Amino acid sequence: MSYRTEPAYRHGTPSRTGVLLINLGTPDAPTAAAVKPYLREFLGDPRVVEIPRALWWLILNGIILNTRPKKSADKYAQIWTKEGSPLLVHTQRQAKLLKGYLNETLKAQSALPLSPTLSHEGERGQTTIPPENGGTDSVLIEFAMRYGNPSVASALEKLKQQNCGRILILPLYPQYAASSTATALDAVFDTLRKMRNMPEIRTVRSFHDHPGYIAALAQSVRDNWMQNGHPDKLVMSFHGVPRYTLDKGDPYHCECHKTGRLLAEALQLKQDQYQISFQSRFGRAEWLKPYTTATLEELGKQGVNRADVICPGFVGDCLETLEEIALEGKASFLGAGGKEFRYIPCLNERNDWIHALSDIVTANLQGWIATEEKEVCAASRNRALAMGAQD
Ligand SMILES: C=CC1=C(C)c2cc3[nH]c(cc4nc(cc5[nH]c(cc1n2)c(C)c5CCC(=O)O)C(CCC(=O)O)=C4C)c(C)c3C=C
Ligand SMILES: [Fe+2]
Ligand SMILES: [Fe+2]
Repeated sequence: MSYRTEPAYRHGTPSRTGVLLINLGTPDAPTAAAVKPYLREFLGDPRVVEIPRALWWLILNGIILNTRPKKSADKYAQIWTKEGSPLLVHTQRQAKLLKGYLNETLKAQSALPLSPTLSHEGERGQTTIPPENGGTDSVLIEFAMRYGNPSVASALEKLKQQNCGRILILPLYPQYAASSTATALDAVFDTLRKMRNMPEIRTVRSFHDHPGYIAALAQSVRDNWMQNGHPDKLVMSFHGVPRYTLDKGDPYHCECHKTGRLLAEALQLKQDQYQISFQSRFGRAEWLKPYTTATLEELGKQGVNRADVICPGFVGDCLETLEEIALEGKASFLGAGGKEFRYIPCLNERNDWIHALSDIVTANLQGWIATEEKEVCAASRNRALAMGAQD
């Protein structure tokens, strides 16, 4: 392997801190032609489908990629917006809102001088540091998609070009799973492997029990119930994974159950007022149970009049929530005899969620902002000396 040539190293340039949000990814358009390469990349990932490669290659290329793209594209077409795929649109907005809120918070805490031209009161008077050292924002935020665009490699490259020497990686999955979180981190490390001048890296593993995340979920449910009244049952539906991953030690199932329990506690729900289930089963193998579709059908048959469904494992609405739950799930429940079905939207751009996200980031940046401050001050002093000031 040959390692990339890096931009020339300049002594004394303070490096910056960046945050990279990573979500799953989505096709570029709601068409079979755009869905096919996305599914090829996604389902070709050995973290996602763990069966022997040669056998899987035959099934994927011989059957799945010839049938699924068209069916998936038809589903995407039902939820696509003028701005694009909901998953991309929400992730983009979350990154933008986080950037604004986080930097305002840091500015208020005066962790760093954040004006466009950073000033430093040196021993011999005021010295001005050009914007290249900080600009208006102290912490840079980028987002990437594990599959499709913008790629993890391109987002890391963007951060490096802005001189980020410290990067916090935050996969946007509250619950850890090898098929979501670990593969997002694999993509980061695969990119770093090719770098000559690697940034310092920190990773967030999961935030399934973060108080701010749980409080935002609970408030989103309360807001909904204030407007629409209470259901007979709250179904908390999480994305499924194959059952064997639980048997092999993946903590995903436990983290989903903990999120569910904490959310129920925050809402003061009794055991019979809520139900945890798993959706999006793929293929014939057993996945985590109970399945969401079967649960909704069962509730309808049992004479439950109204079911509300929330999907706490997704922080932004996407195909899995808007099509599979809000449309298909509703049809399953009403078809089985249920009378009223309400889908409670994901956290998306809620203020309380953006604040929680900012708290998660701030907690994981501990020490880095202070490092940045020291480097900025040292650079300022060096520049002052170079301009003729005496030490
Ligand atoms: C073997 C298959 C799959 C595993 C394992 C899996 C895990 C997993 N996925 C998410 C989050 C999302 N998945 C989404 C779509 C989606 N998921 C699978 C299959 C597996 N996911 C497929 C084939 C698809 C594509 C759509 C389809 O053809 O049905 C999405 C939505 C993407 C979008 O564009 O809106 C998300 C988000 C998690 C968190 C996870 C493990 C916990
Ligand atoms: Fe999935
Ligand atoms: Fe468990």
